[in-house]
Amino acid sequence: MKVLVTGGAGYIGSYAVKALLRQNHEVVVLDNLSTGSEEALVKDIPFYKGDIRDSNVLDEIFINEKIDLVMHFAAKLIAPESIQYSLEYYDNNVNGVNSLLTSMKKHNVTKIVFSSTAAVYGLLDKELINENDITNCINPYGETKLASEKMIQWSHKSYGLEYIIFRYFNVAGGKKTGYSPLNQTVLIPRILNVAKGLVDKVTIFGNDYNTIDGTCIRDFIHVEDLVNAHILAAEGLFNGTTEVGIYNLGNGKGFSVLETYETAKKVTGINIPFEFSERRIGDPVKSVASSEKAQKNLGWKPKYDKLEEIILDAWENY
Ligand SMILES: NC(=O)c1ccc[n+]([C@@H]2O[C@H](COP(=O)([O-])OP(=O)(O)OC[C@H]3O[C@@H](n4cnc5c(N)ncnc54)[C@H](O)[C@@H]3O)[C@@H](O)[C@H]2O)c1
Ligand SMILES: O=c1ccn([C@@H]2O[C@H](COP(=O)(O)OP(=O)(O)O[C@H]3O[C@H](CO)[C@@H](O)[C@H](O)[C@H]3O)[C@@H](O)[C@H]2O)c(=O)[nH]1
Repeated sequence: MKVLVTGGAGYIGSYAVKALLRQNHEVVVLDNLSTGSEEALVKDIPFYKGDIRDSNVLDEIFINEKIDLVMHFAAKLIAPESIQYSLEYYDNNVNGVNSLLTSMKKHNVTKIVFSSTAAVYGLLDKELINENDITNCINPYGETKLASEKMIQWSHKSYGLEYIIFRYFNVAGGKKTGYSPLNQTVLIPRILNVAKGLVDKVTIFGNDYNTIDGTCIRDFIHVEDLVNAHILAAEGLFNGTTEVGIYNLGNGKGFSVLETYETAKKVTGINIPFEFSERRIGDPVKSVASSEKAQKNLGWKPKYDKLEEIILDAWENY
């Protein structure tokens, strides 16, 4: 199978590229390097530096490369930033998907695996979120992914596009490529920045939520487990053994921000200072996945099911 990986110079996309190559698939990467980096690119595979909104570069790729399936990772993805820059998020993420699907249709490329997010659920007060739960986004980032999901689903009805949409929960572990450590916005790398001595203390945003210790709850999934689900989905679509649909990807266990911080202290053996501050705008209180559907329909099983292992792996790859 020949796969176009958009966003293949980013954190998750670069893991997907390596996982596809390990399974002997051919890979082509398209990335504008806005947050991705050249160091994350695998050498000796075709790389197109360009933007998913540029139909010329898409034409060039689909004509030159004879792509069977697209794994679409390229996006802007920082929830609080999306509140400040909503139009830029809509342009990059929604116009980007429109441009990609239009070009796929033009060149008769009929299969896509799409990166969506738990952010589409927004404020849902549930132990475990499943794919049929209502979507209630509380930030533009989630809205752009929900709009993209809908565009993909309508393209299935209109033109027979075959798709798997994955709603990732909080992806962690491995090496965070692209961003310099101090530009990281997500929790685990920011805690590790303090353990490394680059930053004085961890700031925990909000300790007055209605949770066990007042801090938000998240479900962390290792990046290798996540990309393995993509391989299963892509191969299933290619072989015609997997039905189109939406799938959550998470570990099904919620950890509070404070528990995550305590676990990082234990794993690194370093006494990491922290402070509480105001809530961060656009943060859902609780986000924990039921991934039963992916386990049942795709035969997927995460290998890293302990937070300690995920943080240790991030620490060892820091
Ligand atoms: N990291 C997470 O916890 C998480 C959780 C849920 C969903 N996701 C989704 O996973 C995908 C990958 O995220 P990531 O963590 O690897 O982020 P990342 O920023 O490391 O990777 C995104 C890549 O896409 C590229 N890109 C962005 N806009 C582009 C455009 N218009 N044209 C071409 N390339 C473009 C960037 O240069 C970068 O290499 C995103 O779609 C994101 O929404 C990530
Ligand atoms: O320095 C920090 C960083 C984060 N947090 C808190 O930690 C939790 C998790 O935040 P973060 O790691 O930034 O992740 P999310 O905002 O949950 O979003 C991530 O996970 C989503 C899926 O759940 C993805 O869609 C997003 O792209 C990805 O950034 C939130 O309560 C934050 O307020 C802190 O307290 N201090």
